Amino acid sequence: ATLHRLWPEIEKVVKQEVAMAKLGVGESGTGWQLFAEDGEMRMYRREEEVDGMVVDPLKAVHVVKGITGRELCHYFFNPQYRYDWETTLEHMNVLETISEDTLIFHQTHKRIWPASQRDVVFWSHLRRLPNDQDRDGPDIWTVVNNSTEHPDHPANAGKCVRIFLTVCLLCQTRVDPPKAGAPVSRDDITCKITYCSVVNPGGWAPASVLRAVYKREYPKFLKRFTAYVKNQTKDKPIMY
Ligand SMILES: CCCCCc1ccc(-c2ccc(S(=O)(=O)CCO)cc2)cc1CCc1ccccn1
Repeated sequence: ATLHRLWPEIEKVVKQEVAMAKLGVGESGTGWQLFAEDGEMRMYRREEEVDGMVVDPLKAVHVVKGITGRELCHYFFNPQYRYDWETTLEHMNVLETISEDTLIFHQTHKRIWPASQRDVVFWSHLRRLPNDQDRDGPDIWTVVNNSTEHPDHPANAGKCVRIFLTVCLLCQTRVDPPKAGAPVSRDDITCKITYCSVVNPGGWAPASVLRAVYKREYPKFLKRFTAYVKNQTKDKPIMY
């Protein structure tokens, strides 16, 4: 995939997004506003507008037991599972398989009244990263999704308003050593998840509608997705 036209952009965006995801939400002064909490899940946003449109950056942090970062990224990246966990998805299509870890998607999302229906074209890249905190710990895994153009789906050519997004799912796994001699079980595994997204809704949509949609949909998405991966992996060997 290093020879593909998108490779330089993918390298640049993945490095930027991973660096951003690793930054904590810091003290409350850094502009991140906690807007949803559920158990270990904390969702933050910054209120930002571009040309009068809400483009609030979102950062969610979550800690889940019993699954690894590789397993989370596997179920997030692979198209065959997406309809199982992405509730707002109406249609998904893989436009191009650049390599086994890089795909280009077209997706239409269900219309959310009163806004018009949205679609998105993005490249999606799955990447394993060395664990810079704990050298002999499991690797860090990430999936970065970033809007791109594709000749088969020009923006705003059909009924949907094209949205533009950058998304990063970053997963750091920790294994707490079991009693001497005992094999590692899923009870010994914890995964720290950081999910960052910036979505430009494309055409105009009322700020109140957009903020209500995100407040409702993002917590639902992260809870549903992590529960889905726990259920899919509970009786399978651990994938690190
Ligand atoms: C008037 C509504 C306009 C925006 C609607 C919108 C925008 C973006 C997206 C979305 C969000 C996450 C991704 S992803 O992380 O890449 C995973 C692959 O699907 C891709 C698309 C979706 C939706 C529809 C509503 C909505 C908002 C959040 C979360 C879920 N659904």
